[in-house]
Amino acid sequence: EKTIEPAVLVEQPDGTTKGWIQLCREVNALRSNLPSFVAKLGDLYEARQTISKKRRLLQRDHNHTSSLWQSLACEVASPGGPWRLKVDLEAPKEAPPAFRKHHRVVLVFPTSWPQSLPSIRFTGQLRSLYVKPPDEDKSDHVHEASSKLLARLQEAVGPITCMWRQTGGCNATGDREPEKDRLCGENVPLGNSGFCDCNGDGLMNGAEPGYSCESSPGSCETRCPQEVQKGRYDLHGLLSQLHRSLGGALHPSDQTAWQRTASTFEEDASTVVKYAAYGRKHEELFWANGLKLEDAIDPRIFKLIFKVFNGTRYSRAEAKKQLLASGLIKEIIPDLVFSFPVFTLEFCTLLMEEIRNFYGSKLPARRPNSMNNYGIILNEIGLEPMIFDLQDALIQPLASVLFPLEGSELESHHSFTIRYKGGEDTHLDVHTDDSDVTFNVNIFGNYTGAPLVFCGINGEPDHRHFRTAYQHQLGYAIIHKGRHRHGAEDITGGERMNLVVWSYSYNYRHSKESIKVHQREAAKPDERCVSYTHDRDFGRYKAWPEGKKERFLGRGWCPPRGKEYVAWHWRIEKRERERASEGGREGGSEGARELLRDKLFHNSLLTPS
Ligand SMILES: O=C(O)CCC(=O)C(=O)O
Ligand SMILES: [Fe+2]
Repeated sequence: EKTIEPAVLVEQPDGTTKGWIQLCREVNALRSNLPSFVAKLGDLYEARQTISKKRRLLQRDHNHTSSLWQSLACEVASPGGPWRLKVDLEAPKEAPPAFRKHHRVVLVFPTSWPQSLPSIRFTGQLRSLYVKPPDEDKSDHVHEASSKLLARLQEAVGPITCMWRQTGGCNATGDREPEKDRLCGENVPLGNSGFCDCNGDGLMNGAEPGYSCESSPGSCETRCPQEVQKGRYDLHGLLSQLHRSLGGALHPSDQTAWQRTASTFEEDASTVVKYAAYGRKHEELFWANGLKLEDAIDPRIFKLIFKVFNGTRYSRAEAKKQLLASGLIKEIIPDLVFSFPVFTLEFCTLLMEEIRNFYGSKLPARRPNSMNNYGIILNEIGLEPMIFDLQDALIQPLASVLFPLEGSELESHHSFTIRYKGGEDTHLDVHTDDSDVTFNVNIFGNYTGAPLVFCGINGEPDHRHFRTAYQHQLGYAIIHKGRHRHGAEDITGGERMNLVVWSYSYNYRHSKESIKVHQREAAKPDERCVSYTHDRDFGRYKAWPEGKKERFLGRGWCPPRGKEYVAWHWRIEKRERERASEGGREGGSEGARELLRDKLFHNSLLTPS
């Protein structure tokens, strides 16, 4: 097979096709004989979304349901690039303890593959000489390949120099005379027969030109397309190197620096290592492919996803229609919040056993977000692979159809449990998530109260307007955009535990579409939608809960200055009430009233209430 490919490469003028065929065959070859360093090999697929030079997101809506589960026949289809592949790599046996886990890597291949490297992003917890620290601004938990890694990968491939291959008998296809081969740039005098071996594989194939004694190429360099003279990557080799990079230095001169970053990672991941030593309850959850989908996922939703995403190519709109028509996925707020059964009761129990086992270890766990003190960050106890399994099987397909902008290409996640209980945290103040798509499932419930309130989308004129209150159900999930304002109200009895997965899209976070533009609030905010943690004007609308004023007054940021609701002020409200009771007397023009309101509003801003 190896000898066929160069022919295809040289013959096909269209770079997209040749790159695709090459890559697709490589993925199939890998799948049919999975190397020991690959723990989980995702599907190769055409990007559902790309990002333009001007950082705009471009959607491709024809391919949202194709090849999420299946691989395409390489020669039948020639999908447009870039192509995407997710792989979980093992770490080498000799790797330091913190590295001994499955490492998710996202590869995005350009159409110039195999001449160019794909983008390489490690999306699990990792710190190493070979990855950049996550971008603070983006906070997407993504570790891009460092320039050191790229340099090492390039070195390893090296340039293939094309060659003049000499043949006998003044015949280009005559017997080979290897001792008379010449370098690519060398001049070939008349009187020699042979061919320009552009791809360096020793064979005359594809469009490689042959010469009898009466003609000469000059030098082969002038006869071979530039791109085939350069080095070519191969997927197996690339993954094997990435695997090695997870256990130590790729080059002796990187040794010291590698050790230094590795010891920092050992500190970051110390809870994972300690918890493994203490004893995990359900070991399989800590490894890729460990989540037994048939047992863990509600069979009805499992079947539905299989039906919609594994077979017919539906448009995105059609896929969404089918999901909703099933009656299993309910639209809690049209286009914005969806709910569906997800975990079996057995799996909820199993998960709770693991969480309680961790509590039992008394190991320190960081708080999941700035507002809850009793949850656990799951990635920091080692459950990252379980969440990737869940993201692959469920969150990604659903999000790509329900939230195409934010959810077409999810790569990383921040996942945690959150607990409400009398005497501990009893609620979660209204907020937006630092996620692109949030998946939230109730895994333990023996409680009353604690509804999840939804308001509007952050930055929109109605972002502090009450939309609905959702009551969780054991094993059921809701999925919504991170930008959707929400909060959990007081629990009135018992205990509630939820698993929350914040998924991130690298594309979205790097696009203009993710830039928040606040519009002016259109109406007076609802009491249930103001936040003592985030809102500057909280006290204007709601009495401060006990102890919160001292802590949060003056610290809010939302809405940004000048974007608050302008048409409300207590003096105006009082006057309007009076006017209403006077009975229908007209009070000046709408414009004049608006002016007065603005003035009053800006005065009131100077002294936060
Ligand atoms: O308790 C809930 O259902 C909401 C949790 C939540 O919004 C969060 O953790 O970000
Ligand atoms: Fe939230």
